[in-house]
Amino acid sequence: MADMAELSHTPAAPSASPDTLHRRGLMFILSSPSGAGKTTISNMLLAADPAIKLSVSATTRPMRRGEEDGVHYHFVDDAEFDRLLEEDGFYEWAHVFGHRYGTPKGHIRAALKDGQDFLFDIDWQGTQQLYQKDQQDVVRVFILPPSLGELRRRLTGRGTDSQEIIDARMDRARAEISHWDGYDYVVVNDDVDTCFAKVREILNAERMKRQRQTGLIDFVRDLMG
Ligand SMILES: Nc1ncnc2c1ncn2[C@@H]1O[C@H](COP(=O)(O)OP(=O)(O)OP(=O)(O)O)[C@@H](O)[C@H]1O
Ligand SMILES: Nc1nc2c(ncn2[C@@H]2O[C@H](COP(=O)(O)O)[C@@H](O)[C@H]2O)c(=O)[nH]1
Repeated sequence: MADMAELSHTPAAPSASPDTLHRRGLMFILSSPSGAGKTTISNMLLAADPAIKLSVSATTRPMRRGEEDGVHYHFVDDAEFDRLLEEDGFYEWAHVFGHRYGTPKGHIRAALKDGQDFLFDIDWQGTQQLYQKDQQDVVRVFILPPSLGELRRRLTGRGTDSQEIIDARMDRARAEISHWDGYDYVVVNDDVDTCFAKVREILNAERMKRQRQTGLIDFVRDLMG
């Protein structure tokens, strides 16, 4: 049993407790040359981790087989994209492979404050725009293919694009890879499970970063007495 001398030194109950610790959500960006596997890794992440939500982009490109409007993209025509642009409805947008793609503003900012994490499957132009707007919340991950030969095999094997489109995407691959150093992390997608495990580790480590923890200063102050 503790004696009276010990009890008299027991610190007052802290007003900040582990329950008062919250964190801001983060904007987790996956980019890669087309076909390197970011959609595959994104889908694995979304299936494994219900705490992260996909930011569904708007695009003027035609829907592919297996895609669903509102799930994979908001498929819009040029007039609708123009309308969204006019009303300042995008966080970022870019021309990619002859079509326009953009991240709708929606409720992202308010949800980040409430701790919601978002996953972005966007290109390097969009990544730069998001980073310029919101450095503290953005985590940038670039996925590389193991080789350009394997990249072509994946684009062909996917079976969603014509030879002409595959050639255009291969032509762009080098230019896209040249932006690798604008990212916080670079992961090679050779074996898909290994790549996914690495991406998941990055996400989990980033969630624990000190600067994302609101209430931490008060908690530490109370802890120290
Ligand atoms: N590690 C891997 N090994 C073999 N095949 C893979 C691997 N990762 C992905 N793939 C396959 O490669 C193809 C392209 O992958 P995915 O569609 O995910 O690429 P992407 O980077 O999202 O392309 P895009 O930018 O055009 O949407 C798919 O058929 C996918 O199943
Ligand atoms: N800057 C943005 N890029 C985007 C967005 N949504 C998707 N993308 C990128 O476009 C290419 C092609 O995608 P695909 O689905 O047609 O193969 C790919 O690099 C995507 O990451 C966006 O909202 N903004």
